[in-house]
Amino acid sequence: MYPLRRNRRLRFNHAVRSLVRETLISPNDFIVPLFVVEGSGVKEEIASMPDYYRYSLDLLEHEVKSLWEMGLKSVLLFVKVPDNLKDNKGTEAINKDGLMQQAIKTVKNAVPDMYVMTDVALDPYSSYGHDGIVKDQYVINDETCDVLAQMAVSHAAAGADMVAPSDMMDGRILYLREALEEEGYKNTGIMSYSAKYASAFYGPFRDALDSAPGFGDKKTYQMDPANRTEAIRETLMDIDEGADIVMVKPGLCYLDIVRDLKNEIEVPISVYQVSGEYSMLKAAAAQGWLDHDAVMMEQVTAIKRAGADLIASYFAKDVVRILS
Ligand SMILES: NCC(=O)CCC(=O)O
Ligand SMILES: [Mg+2]
Repeated sequence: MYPLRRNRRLRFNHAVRSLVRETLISPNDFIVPLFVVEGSGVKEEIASMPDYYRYSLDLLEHEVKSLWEMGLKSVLLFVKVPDNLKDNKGTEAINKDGLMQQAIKTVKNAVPDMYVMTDVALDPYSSYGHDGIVKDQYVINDETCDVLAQMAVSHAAAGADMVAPSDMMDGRILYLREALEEEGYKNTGIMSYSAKYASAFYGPFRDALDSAPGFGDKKTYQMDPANRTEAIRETLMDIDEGADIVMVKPGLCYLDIVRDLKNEIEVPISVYQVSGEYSMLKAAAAQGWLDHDAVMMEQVTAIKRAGADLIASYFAKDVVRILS
């Protein structure tokens, strides 16, 4: 008796495998995170993120032009704020001439069609390194939401297409949506970090922005990695409040959550493949322990297969190089 189904027939060669491939990766899948610093002529490598850089505004301009030429159409901006501009109120976060606001204008001037997303959270601006206003060692929710809403409006005023609140305060999507509508930014979108876990994979990112918490951790606002149904609850609430895109973060360890959401909701889902995921592979590849490109493609394919519509990834340029 021969096997009733020879599934290997559809794996026989490259051509047939590509005919039946279910998950395709393209430059359209990616959002490129970019780190911006003060100064000029600065392109500095982040120590714990090999081959990833912080750019001053002049070099940011070159970088976004080159991203656009590669077919990458969306960036997510983060700024590294000098210590002397940090406080417990987010003053610099809402400065209309602040580094973020300038970075938005720089990108839009360089490549007007680039879709510009911006990080909305107080940690880079906070003297405590927390995502909101701190009182008695606790991040206070509603007062933080007020500042986040002003921050979102100031990003929209500078030209941002979409704001991306990453703070995990309760109710902040509604605060942002109302503020944007009231100020006339009806077409400014919101990508909510709706299921953001209190993860140890963010370490290198905090080096990149010098934004590590000065006391404690972020477990009173980011989600417990042990929780699954809570991610659905969080995400459904953010959709009700007006999120256009929702997010699961980090990526690889949380693909069960991505699939749960995909089965449950109809708005686009983004996944943030975070700094620790990037650095782990860079480090292993540098040792010769893993094949960088093969593992990277396998990872982004797995993220998309799980149900991601978009991937924010430090690998975006590397992936596009492989694709072309
Ligand atoms: N709010 C953005 C992040 O926290 C990024 C984390 C990472 O890349 O590790
Ligand atoms: Mg929430």
